[in-house]
Amino acid sequence: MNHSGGESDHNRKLVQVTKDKNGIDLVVLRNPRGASATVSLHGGQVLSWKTDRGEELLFSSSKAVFSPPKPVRGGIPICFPQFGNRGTLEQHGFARNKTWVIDQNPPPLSADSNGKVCIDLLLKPSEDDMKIWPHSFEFRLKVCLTVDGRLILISRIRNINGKPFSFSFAFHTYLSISDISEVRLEGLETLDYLDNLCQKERFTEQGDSLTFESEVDRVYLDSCDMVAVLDHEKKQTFVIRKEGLPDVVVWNPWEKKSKSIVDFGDEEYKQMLCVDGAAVGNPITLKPGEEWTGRLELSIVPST
Ligand SMILES: O=P(O)(O)OC[C@H]1O[C@H](O)[C@H](O)[C@@H](O)[C@@H]1O
Repeated sequence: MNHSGGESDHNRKLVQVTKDKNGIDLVVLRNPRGASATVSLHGGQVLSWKTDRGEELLFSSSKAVFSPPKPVRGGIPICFPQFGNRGTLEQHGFARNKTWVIDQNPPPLSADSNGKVCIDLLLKPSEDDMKIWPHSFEFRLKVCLTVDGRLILISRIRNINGKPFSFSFAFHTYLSISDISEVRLEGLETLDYLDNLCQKERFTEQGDSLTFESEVDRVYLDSCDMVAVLDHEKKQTFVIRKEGLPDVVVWNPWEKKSKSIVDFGDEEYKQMLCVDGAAVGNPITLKPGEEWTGRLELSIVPST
């Protein structure tokens, strides 16, 4: 296995493959200070990201189901090749419901492995996938934990088809927060967004920063490459950096909608906010042989 953090025994201990209670492979990354990240091969989905004090930073529903054919409610589901219902495929595309494999020999990525503990996963379309989305691709996902506890996800999608294809994409990131009334989202001021609650109509953000008092389901277009989620109660800020991902999806189902989602626990909507690095309003088109890279980096910093 290529651990990308070096081949020493020390680094091997930092990447462990175990099985969950359904027999699905889980990859646990640990940094030398004790922070960790867990990635399931079901969906290639990051399920957990913890600080060196063991504090969980990603939300997972108490009612989450961790086995196919359902995607897991929480962590960082991968929406590909379709986001939401914007196309003919199942909601959010098929990638989050597929079994990924560990990529033993990934093509190198420039300057992205030093000092990190990483795992490389691979998804290729099955014959059934090709029937509903007839485009051959290789999807490589690299998940890394840095020495200072940052979580980095890098998606590389290559067109190995004879013809161009287009797709939309999101790292559907469920952040764990103290309470939705305590958070503020900065970095989306003055941007245009598509509002899923108004038939995807386009509006312009007017506020200085976003606070939340009701359901929100928006795609902010062409955002800058950094947004921040300030959690006043935890006195902690999530910093979200992205590259190759033009849009930001913001979602919280609020009370009424969350009650109709079977794998959402009571009142749990208060403890989560999805803030995704995405290419949704700006889908990606790849010509034969071309590759697209999307990078998401999550970190936390103390705040007042
Ligand atoms: O329930 P899921 O299929 O996981 O989707 C959860 C949510 O994902 C995105 O945020 C969409 O914009 C929402 O409309 C959707 O409700």
